[in-house]
Amino acid sequence: MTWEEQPPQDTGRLVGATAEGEELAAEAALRPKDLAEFVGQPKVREQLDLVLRAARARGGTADHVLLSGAPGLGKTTLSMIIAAEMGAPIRITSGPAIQHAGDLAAILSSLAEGEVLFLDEIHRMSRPAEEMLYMAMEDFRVDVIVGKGPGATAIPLELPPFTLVGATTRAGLLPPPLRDRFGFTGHMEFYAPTELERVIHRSARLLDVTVSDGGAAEIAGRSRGTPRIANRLLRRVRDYAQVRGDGVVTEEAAARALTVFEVDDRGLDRLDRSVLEALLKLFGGGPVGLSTLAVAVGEERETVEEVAEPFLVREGLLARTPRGRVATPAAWAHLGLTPPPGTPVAGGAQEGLFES
Ligand SMILES: Nc1ncnc2c1ncn2[C@@H]1O[C@H](COP(=O)(O)OP(=O)(O)OP(=O)(O)O)[C@@H](O)[C@H]1O
Repeated sequence: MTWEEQPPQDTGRLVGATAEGEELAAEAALRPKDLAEFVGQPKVREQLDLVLRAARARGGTADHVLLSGAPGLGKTTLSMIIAAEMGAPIRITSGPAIQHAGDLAAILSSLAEGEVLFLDEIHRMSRPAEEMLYMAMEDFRVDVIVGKGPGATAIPLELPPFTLVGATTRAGLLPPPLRDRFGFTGHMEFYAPTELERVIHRSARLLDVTVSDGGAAEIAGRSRGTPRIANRLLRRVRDYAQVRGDGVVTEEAAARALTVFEVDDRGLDRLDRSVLEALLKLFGGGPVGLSTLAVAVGEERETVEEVAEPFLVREGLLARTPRGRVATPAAWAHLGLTPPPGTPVAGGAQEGLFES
């Protein structure tokens, strides 16, 4: 994927993993400020703690850090924590915002010594900017090209040492020369329900909302392993508890609220369920082609493939096979349906399953 290709966005969904606009302001208030406050990700936290402590002890700048993982797992938060732990300022930008090498040169040349540059969606940067970044990361130097054609000249520009924190949803998309220039790569995993319960309790304290353990567990179970979604569901459940209850988020209030907002007990929303329902009820569990499935649910092919399917596959409810999409036994069970006798189901030994 190049920087100009935009994947279908899942913003606007209550269980969407991306965020924009006003929600970003709401999120800022809930960000942990240091590593000790950052919940979960024990491996990344421990590794990063070592990298940062060592850099501080040397009195130098921390190595460049690459953070890979799905949206909403805390990459931006960690980059801010890196800056805070190093006592350094932070500049935030993203790959798609850097269309020309000159845009990057302007940012790099204005960095202060030791500053953290957070580059979100680094895999979507333009190629010329990416090549400029190689030299900047390695030698703290860029060549600014002045003029065009045979008269063009490269003017070398020294940069102060800085720490680049790159974030990507897929580390595999990065060209090896870029990947190799990071001193440390942290892989962010989806969060366990108990970790999300801790995120929810922490956010509830900051929002001044009372949440019972059962309430936190109920929200955590529907949050798709993602703190961003957990925080968003907490805000909606708080609204429900405030309007229809006594303001306390109990297990029952959380379950009722999320039923009103159409997020089921496994975190599936209307789109996910309509894909599954079509697959089971119209096509007997498949196999069915992606285009046919998309027409059946009245959505774009890309929306079904990139917005709904990844979570259904991750949850083991749907499989992508060479012959089409197939429901797993868990999908029938989740919708409370019985597969007709002789239905070919994915997940069994009889299917040779691999990604198409
Ligand atoms: N480990 C965590 N502990 C507590 N809160 C967290 C944690 N990780 C993320 N959050 C919260 O989840 C929200 C989203 O986190 P963040 O913006 O860092 O995600 P991201 O991975 O950078 O997402 P994107 O890829 O969309 O930029 C923030 O409000 C943040 O406070």
